[in-house]
Amino acid sequence: KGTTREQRALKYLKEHARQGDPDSVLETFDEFCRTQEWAMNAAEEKGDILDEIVRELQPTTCLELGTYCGYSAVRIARNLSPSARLITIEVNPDYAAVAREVVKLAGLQDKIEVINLDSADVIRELKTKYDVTKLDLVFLDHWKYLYIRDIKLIEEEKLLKKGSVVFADNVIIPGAPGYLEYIRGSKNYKSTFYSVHFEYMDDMKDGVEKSVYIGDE
Ligand SMILES: O=c1[nH]cnc2c(O)c(F)c(-c3ccc(F)cc3)c(-c3ccc(F)cc3)c12
Ligand SMILES: [Mg+2]
Repeated sequence: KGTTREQRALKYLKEHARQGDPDSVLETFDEFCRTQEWAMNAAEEKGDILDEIVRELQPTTCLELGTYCGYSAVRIARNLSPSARLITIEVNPDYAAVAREVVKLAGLQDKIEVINLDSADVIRELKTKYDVTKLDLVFLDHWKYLYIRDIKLIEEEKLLKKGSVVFADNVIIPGAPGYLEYIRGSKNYKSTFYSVHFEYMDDMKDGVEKSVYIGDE
C-alpha cells in the first residue's frame, strides 16, 4: 500500500471534512474509524467524558501526552476559551506530522502546539522553555508504562495546583502498570474510575481514570 494507516486517515479527513471546522474533523475521523480502519482515538464514551471535564474545568493550560493523529487534541481544544492553549507531546515523528496536519485542518493551530519529543524531556522544560506556570488539565494517553514516570515528574516539577485534573486513558486495556495503585494510593488526588467501551468497539470494555489534584500547591 505504501501508505500508513495514519496517512490514509489524514487523506480521508482532507477529502471529507470541512476545513476550519473541528466538529466536522472529529465526526469525519469517527466515520473513518467506524467504516474504514480502527484507530486509537479517545473517542465516543471516552471523548464524551473528556468534553465534560473540559467544559466544567475551563482549563487555561492543558498538557496531552500521546498526540497520535491529533483527535483528542482537537477534541480538547475545540472547547477551550480564546486565550487557553494545549501543549501535546508525540514522540513518533510520523504521528506528529499527521497530527499537525489534522490540527491545521481543524483550524486550531493557534491553540494547539504539537511537540515531537520525548514527554519527560519536555515536562522538565515546561516552566523554562514553554512558559508554563501551572497545568490545569493533563491527559495521559501515550505509552502505558510511562504514565507513572511522567505523573511523578509533573509532581516533581510542581506543575499541578489544587483543582488540576489528570485524566488517564486505557487504565484497563492495556492498563498502565503501577499507575492506578499510585494515583489511588496518593493523598494528593481524588480519583474517579469510569468503565467505558473501547473506542469504536461495542463489545470491549476499557476504563478511564479522572484524578483531581488536592495536594499542596
Ligand atoms: O498505545 C496506545 N496509546 C494510546 N492510546 C491507546 C489506546 O487508546 C488503545 F486502545 C490501544 C490499544 C489497546 C489494545 C489493542 F488491542 C489495540 C490498541 C493502545 C495501544 C496499546 C498497546 C499497543 F501495542 C498499541 C496500541 C494505545
Ligand atoms: Mg488511548
